[in-house]
Amino acid sequence: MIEAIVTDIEGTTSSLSFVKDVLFPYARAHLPDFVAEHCADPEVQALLDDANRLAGGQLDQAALIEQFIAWIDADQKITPLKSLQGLIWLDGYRNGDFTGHVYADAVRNLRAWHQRGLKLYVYSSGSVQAQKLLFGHSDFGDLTPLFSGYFDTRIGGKRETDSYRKIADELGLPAAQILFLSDIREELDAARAAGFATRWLVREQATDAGAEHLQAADFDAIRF
Ligand SMILES: CSCCC(=O)C(=O)COP(=O)(O)O
Ligand SMILES: [Mg+2]
Repeated sequence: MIEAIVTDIEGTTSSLSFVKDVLFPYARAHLPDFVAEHCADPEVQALLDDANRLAGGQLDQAALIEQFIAWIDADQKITPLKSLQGLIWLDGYRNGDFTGHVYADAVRNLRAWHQRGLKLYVYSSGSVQAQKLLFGHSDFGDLTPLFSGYFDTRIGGKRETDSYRKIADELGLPAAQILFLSDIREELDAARAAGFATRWLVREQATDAGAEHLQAADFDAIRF
C-alpha cells in the first residue's frame, strides 16, 4: 500500500516550458549582476567556491560567470548552479515577474492525496529553495502546506539508485510503499531499482508500449 508520494517537478507537476523558457532565461539574464552584487555574501561565496572546484580550476569571477552560463545552456544539474539559480529566482517571484507553473490536474490530485493522509514530497534537480519558491508562489497560491519534505541533488543525482535508497531511509518507509512520479525514464529506472513504485508522466511525449513503468497522461490518470 502506498503511504507516500515523491514527485519530480519539471515535466511532472509543472511544464517543461515554464522551466526552460521562463526560469532558466531569467537566471541567465540576472546571473552576472547577481554574482557581482552578492559575491561577498558567505552563502554565495561558498557556491562560487564549489563551482570553481567542479570546474577544475581557479577561475576568476568573469570566467566563473561564463561557466555558470554554459552550464545553464547545457541544462547541467550542477548542485552549486541549481542553488545559485534558486537565489536569483527569489527576486523574480518576489517582484511578481512570474508565478510557479503547476498543472491544474497536479494541484487537484496533490490536494486529494494530502486529504487522504498520504505524505507528499518533492525530489527535483532544482534546489530545495527553488522548489519551495515554485510551490509557494504558484499559479494556485501557496501549495507548500501540502508537502512534508523536499529533496534535491544534495542527496544524490536523480538517475542514481542510491539517491532513492537514501530518500526511503529519510522517509522511514519501505521503498515499496513510496510512489515516485517523473517524466524521465532513467529517473524512474533508478527509483524502481531501489524498490519504489513508479508512474511515468507522459504529458508532452509519446507513450512507450515497451516501458516497464505504468504511464499516466496526467495526475488524474494515476491510480494506486
Ligand atoms: C525547482 S524549479 C526548477 C527546476 C529545475 O531547476 C530543474 O533543473 C528541473 O529539474 P527536475 O528534476 O524537476 O526535472
Ligand atoms: Mg522532470
